[in-house]
Amino acid sequence: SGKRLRVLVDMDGVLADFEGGFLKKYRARYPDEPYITLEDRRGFWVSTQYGRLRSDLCEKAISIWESKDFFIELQPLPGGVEAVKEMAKMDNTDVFICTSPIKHYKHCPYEKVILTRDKTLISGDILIDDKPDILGVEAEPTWEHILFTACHNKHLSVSPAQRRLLSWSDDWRAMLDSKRQ
Ligand SMILES: Cc1cn([C@H]2C=C[C@@H](COP(=O)(O)O)O2)c(=O)[nH]c1=O
Repeated sequence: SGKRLRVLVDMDGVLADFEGGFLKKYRARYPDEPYITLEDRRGFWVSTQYGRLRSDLCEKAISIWESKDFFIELQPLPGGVEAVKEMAKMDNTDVFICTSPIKHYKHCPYEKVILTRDKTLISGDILIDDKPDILGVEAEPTWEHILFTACHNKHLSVSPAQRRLLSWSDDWRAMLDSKRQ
């Protein structure tokens, strides 16, 4: 009766291509404004980097993902939905999509979506998330945060203890198995 493994998977930047979708819609809406290429993205907060480029671009950036249908129209990142479906079928494994309060997939194929502003409150064994710092009221969350590599964090030097999942082509099954009892 081995303990069931609980996997929490972030949505934006892990299953949905937030960065690509943002840049496409930003350039379409503001064709004459300066923009930041995906290669030049640094830091999780798109709004912050655009604000540094020019102060008014911060709110212009925010207006993109606050616009109707932004999230629903995001493209999936390669292999993400397939990986989550496979996890859901694994013995002794529960998987939940864990995302911050935003409009999420209208056609979300899973009823198991946890919406929270504070992921430290959610208990689990693994959290796969592209945000480098997952902070909240709980100083010692139950999960191990596996950093999902994204354009904005690929150049970030993280502590050796912090494991990275380079993409869904990386060996996520071995990551899960390393947490099983
Ligand atoms: C990049 C970025 C994202 N967001 C919002 C929009 C979607 C959510 C994603 O939060 P997550 O669940 O990935 O931690 O944060 C922002 O509010 N500002 C930003 O600069």
